Amino acid sequence: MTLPRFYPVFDSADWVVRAVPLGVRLVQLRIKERQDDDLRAEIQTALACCRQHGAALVINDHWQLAIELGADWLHLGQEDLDTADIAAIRRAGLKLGVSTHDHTELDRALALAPEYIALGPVYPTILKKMKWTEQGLDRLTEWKGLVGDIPLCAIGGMSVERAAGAYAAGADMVAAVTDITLNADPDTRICAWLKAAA
Ligand SMILES: Cc1ncc(COP(=O)(O)OP(=O)(O)O)c(N)n1
Ligand SMILES: Cc1ncsc1CCOP(=O)(O)O
Ligand SMILES: [Mg+2]
Repeated sequence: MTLPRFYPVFDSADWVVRAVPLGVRLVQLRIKERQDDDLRAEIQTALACCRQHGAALVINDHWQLAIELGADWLHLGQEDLDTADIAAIRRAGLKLGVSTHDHTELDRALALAPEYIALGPVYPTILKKMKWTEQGLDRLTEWKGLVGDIPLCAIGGMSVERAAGAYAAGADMVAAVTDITLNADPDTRICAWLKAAA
Protein backbone atom coordinates (compact mmCIF):
# COMPACT_ATOMS: atom_id res chain seq x y z
CA MET A 1 0.00 0.00 0.00
CA THR A 2 1.31 3.45 -0.88
CA LEU A 3 0.61 5.64 2.09
CA PRO A 4 -1.27 8.90 1.51
CA ARG A 5 0.87 12.03 1.71
CA PHE A 6 -1.43 13.88 4.10
CA TYR A 7 -1.84 12.45 7.60
CA PRO A 8 -3.98 14.45 10.04
CA VAL A 9 -3.86 13.59 13.72
CA PHE A 10 -6.98 14.13 15.85
CA ASP A 11 -7.96 13.77 19.50
CA SER A 12 -11.49 12.48 18.99
CA ALA A 13 -13.59 10.26 16.77
CA ASP A 14 -15.72 13.35 16.01
CA TRP A 15 -12.77 14.87 14.16
CA VAL A 16 -12.19 11.63 12.27
CA VAL A 17 -15.86 11.49 11.26
CA ARG A 18 -15.61 15.09 10.07
CA ALA A 19 -12.37 14.69 8.10
CA VAL A 20 -12.71 11.32 6.41
CA PRO A 21 -15.75 12.16 4.23
CA LEU A 22 -13.75 15.13 2.89
CA GLY A 23 -11.23 12.72 1.37
CA VAL A 24 -8.71 12.02 4.13
CA ARG A 25 -7.40 8.48 3.62
CA LEU A 26 -4.96 8.14 6.52
CA VAL A 27 -5.76 9.53 9.95
CA GLN A 28 -4.49 9.08 13.48
CA LEU A 29 -6.57 8.95 16.64
CA ARG A 30 -4.38 10.40 19.41
CA ILE A 31 -6.31 10.48 22.68
CA LYS A 32 -4.54 11.02 25.98
CA GLU A 33 -5.67 10.43 29.55
CA ARG A 34 -9.03 8.75 29.10
CA GLN A 35 -10.62 5.67 30.62
CA ASP A 36 -10.50 2.48 28.57
CA ASP A 37 -14.27 2.40 28.06
CA ASP A 38 -14.24 5.89 26.55
CA LEU A 39 -11.23 5.03 24.43
CA ARG A 40 -12.90 1.85 23.24
CA ALA A 41 -15.98 3.78 22.09
CA GLU A 42 -13.85 6.43 20.33
CA ILE A 43 -11.76 3.82 18.54
CA GLN A 44 -14.81 1.83 17.46
CA THR A 45 -16.55 4.92 16.04
CA ALA A 46 -13.42 6.04 14.21
CA LEU A 47 -12.73 2.54 12.89
CA ALA A 48 -16.28 2.14 11.56
CA CYS A 49 -16.08 5.49 9.77
CA CYS A 50 -12.67 4.77 8.25
CA ARG A 51 -13.72 1.32 7.07
CA GLN A 52 -16.88 2.73 5.50
CA HIS A 53 -14.80 5.24 3.51
CA GLY A 54 -11.78 3.05 2.74
CA ALA A 55 -9.49 5.10 4.97
CA ALA A 56 -6.76 3.80 7.27
CA LEU A 57 -7.04 4.60 10.98
CA VAL A 58 -3.86 4.70 13.06
CA ILE A 59 -4.29 4.26 16.83
CA ASN A 60 -1.74 6.20 18.86
CA ASP A 61 -0.25 4.64 22.02
CA HIS A 62 -3.05 2.23 22.98
CA TRP A 63 -1.64 -0.98 21.57
CA GLN A 64 -3.68 -3.37 23.74
CA LEU A 65 -6.93 -1.72 22.65
CA ALA A 66 -5.75 -1.68 19.05
CA ILE A 67 -5.26 -5.43 19.24
CA GLU A 68 -8.53 -6.02 21.12
CA LEU A 69 -10.59 -3.96 18.68
CA GLY A 70 -8.98 -5.35 15.54
CA ALA A 71 -7.43 -2.11 14.36
CA ASP A 72 -5.07 -2.16 11.39
CA TRP A 73 -2.51 0.50 12.30
CA LEU A 74 -0.67 1.64 15.40
CA HIS A 75 1.71 4.51 16.14
CA LEU A 76 4.24 4.16 18.95
CA GLY A 77 6.82 6.58 20.28
CA GLN A 78 10.08 5.58 21.90
CA GLU A 79 8.62 5.55 25.43
CA ASP A 80 5.69 3.47 24.19
CA LEU A 81 8.18 0.97 22.79
CA ASP A 82 9.60 0.43 26.28
CA THR A 83 6.41 -1.32 27.35
CA ALA A 84 4.73 -2.46 24.13
CA ASP A 85 4.67 -6.15 23.19
CA ILE A 86 5.87 -5.86 19.60
CA ALA A 87 5.53 -9.60 18.97
CA ALA A 88 1.87 -9.49 20.04
CA ILE A 89 1.29 -6.38 17.95
CA ARG A 90 2.74 -8.04 14.87
CA ARG A 91 0.89 -11.31 15.56
CA ALA A 92 -2.33 -9.28 15.53
CA GLY A 93 -1.39 -8.06 12.05
CA LEU A 94 -1.05 -4.43 13.06
CA LYS A 95 1.00 -2.16 10.84
CA LEU A 96 3.33 0.09 12.78
CA GLY A 97 4.58 3.67 12.65
CA VAL A 98 7.37 4.78 15.01
CA SER A 99 8.50 8.24 16.17
CA THR A 100 12.17 9.18 16.01
CA HIS A 101 14.19 12.21 17.10
CA ASP A 102 17.83 11.13 16.90
CA HIS A 103 20.08 8.45 15.45
CA THR A 104 19.79 6.07 18.39
CA GLU A 105 16.01 6.19 18.17
CA LEU A 106 16.17 5.75 14.41
CA ASP A 107 18.30 2.60 14.76
CA ARG A 108 15.81 1.24 17.28
CA ALA A 109 12.92 2.02 14.94
CA LEU A 110 14.60 0.51 11.89
CA ALA A 111 15.19 -2.73 13.80
CA LEU A 112 11.40 -3.09 14.05
CA ALA A 113 10.90 -2.79 10.28
CA PRO A 114 7.98 -0.39 10.73
CA GLU A 115 5.57 0.59 7.95
CA TYR A 116 6.61 4.22 8.40
CA ILE A 117 9.01 6.29 10.45
CA ALA A 118 8.14 9.75 11.77
CA LEU A 119 10.61 12.54 12.41
CA GLY A 120 9.74 15.55 14.49
CA PRO A 121 9.28 18.18 15.48
CA VAL A 122 10.31 19.50 12.07
CA TYR A 123 9.19 22.96 13.20
CA PRO A 124 8.31 24.18 16.70
CA THR A 125 5.02 22.76 17.89
CA ILE A 126 2.51 24.22 20.31
CA LEU A 127 0.66 20.91 20.76
CA LYS A 128 2.89 19.40 23.39
CA LYS A 129 5.99 20.18 25.37
CA MET A 130 8.94 18.33 23.87
CA LYS A 131 12.54 18.00 24.89
CA TRP A 132 13.54 18.15 21.22
CA THR A 133 14.07 21.40 19.39
CA GLU A 134 13.07 21.78 15.78
CA GLN A 135 14.75 19.28 13.46
CA GLY A 136 14.49 21.32 10.25
CA LEU A 137 14.25 20.34 6.61
CA ASP A 138 17.89 19.23 6.22
CA ARG A 139 17.30 16.64 8.91
CA LEU A 140 14.35 15.30 6.91
CA THR A 141 16.64 14.88 3.91
CA GLU A 142 19.22 13.10 6.06
CA TRP A 143 16.49 10.82 7.49
CA LYS A 144 15.19 9.97 4.03
CA GLY A 145 18.68 8.87 3.08
CA LEU A 146 18.77 6.60 6.13
CA VAL A 147 15.28 5.07 6.01
CA GLY A 148 15.45 4.19 2.32
CA ASP A 149 12.18 2.73 1.11
CA ILE A 150 10.38 3.04 4.45
CA PRO A 151 7.92 5.95 4.18
CA LEU A 152 9.06 9.01 6.14
CA CYS A 153 6.52 11.20 7.94
CA ALA A 154 7.25 14.82 8.86
CA ILE A 155 5.46 16.06 11.98
CA GLY A 156 5.60 19.11 14.22
CA GLY A 157 4.58 22.63 13.31
CA MET A 158 3.57 21.55 9.85
CA SER A 159 1.16 23.73 7.86
CA VAL A 160 -0.26 23.77 4.37
CA GLU A 161 2.31 26.45 3.51
CA ARG A 162 5.20 24.35 4.85
CA ALA A 163 4.12 21.05 3.29
CA ALA A 164 5.77 21.53 -0.10
CA GLY A 165 9.13 22.16 1.56
CA ALA A 166 8.83 18.99 3.63
CA TYR A 167 7.94 16.87 0.60
CA ALA A 168 10.81 18.41 -1.36
CA ALA A 169 13.18 17.64 1.52
CA GLY A 170 12.25 13.96 1.47
CA ALA A 171 9.08 13.49 3.49
CA ASP A 172 6.69 10.98 1.97
CA MET A 173 3.91 12.01 4.33
CA VAL A 174 3.18 15.10 6.37
CA ALA A 175 1.23 14.94 9.63
CA ALA A 176 -0.51 17.90 11.21
CA VAL A 177 -2.68 18.68 14.21
CA THR A 178 -3.17 22.32 15.18
CA ASP A 179 -2.87 23.66 11.65
CA ILE A 180 -6.28 22.05 11.21
CA THR A 181 -7.87 21.93 14.66
CA LEU A 182 -7.10 25.56 15.52
CA ASN A 183 -8.02 26.86 12.10
CA ALA A 184 -11.15 29.01 11.90
CA ASP A 185 -12.40 26.82 9.05
CA PRO A 186 -11.06 23.29 9.56
CA ASP A 187 -12.97 21.74 6.65
CA THR A 188 -11.55 24.23 4.16
CA ARG A 189 -8.10 23.71 5.69
CA ILE A 190 -8.37 19.94 5.28
CA CYS A 191 -9.31 20.45 1.63
CA ALA A 192 -6.29 22.74 1.20
CA TRP A 193 -4.09 20.02 2.70
CA LEU A 194 -5.51 17.42 0.32
CA LYS A 195 -4.71 19.74 -2.58
CA ALA A 196 -1.19 20.43 -1.30
CA ALA A 197 -0.57 16.70 -0.95
CA ALA A 198 -1.99 15.75 -4.35
C1 LIG B 1 2.88 10.57 12.98
C2 LIG B 1 3.28 10.74 14.40
N1 LIG B 1 4.55 11.05 14.68
C3 LIG B 1 4.93 11.22 15.96
C4 LIG B 1 4.02 11.05 16.98
C5 LIG B 1 4.44 11.20 18.42
O1 LIG B 1 4.39 9.95 19.11
P1 LIG B 1 5.00 9.89 20.59
O2 LIG B 1 6.42 10.27 20.50
O3 LIG B 1 4.66 8.60 21.20
O4 LIG B 1 4.20 11.04 21.35
P2 LIG B 1 2.63 11.11 21.61
O5 LIG B 1 1.95 11.47 20.32
O6 LIG B 1 2.15 9.77 22.09
O7 LIG B 1 2.47 12.18 22.62
C6 LIG B 1 2.71 10.73 16.65
N2 LIG B 1 1.76 10.55 17.59
N3 LIG B 1 2.36 10.56 15.35
C1 LIG C 1 2.58 14.54 18.46
C2 LIG C 1 3.80 15.20 17.95
N1 LIG C 1 4.97 14.52 17.84
C3 LIG C 1 5.97 15.27 17.34
S1 LIG C 1 5.47 16.84 17.03
C4 LIG C 1 3.90 16.50 17.54
C5 LIG C 1 2.83 17.52 17.56
C6 LIG C 1 2.29 17.86 16.21
O1 LIG C 1 1.29 18.82 16.35
P1 LIG C 1 1.28 20.12 15.43
O2 LIG C 1 1.02 19.67 14.03
O3 LIG C 1 0.11 20.93 15.97
O4 LIG C 1 2.59 20.82 15.63
MG1 LIG D 1 3.05 7.89 22.17
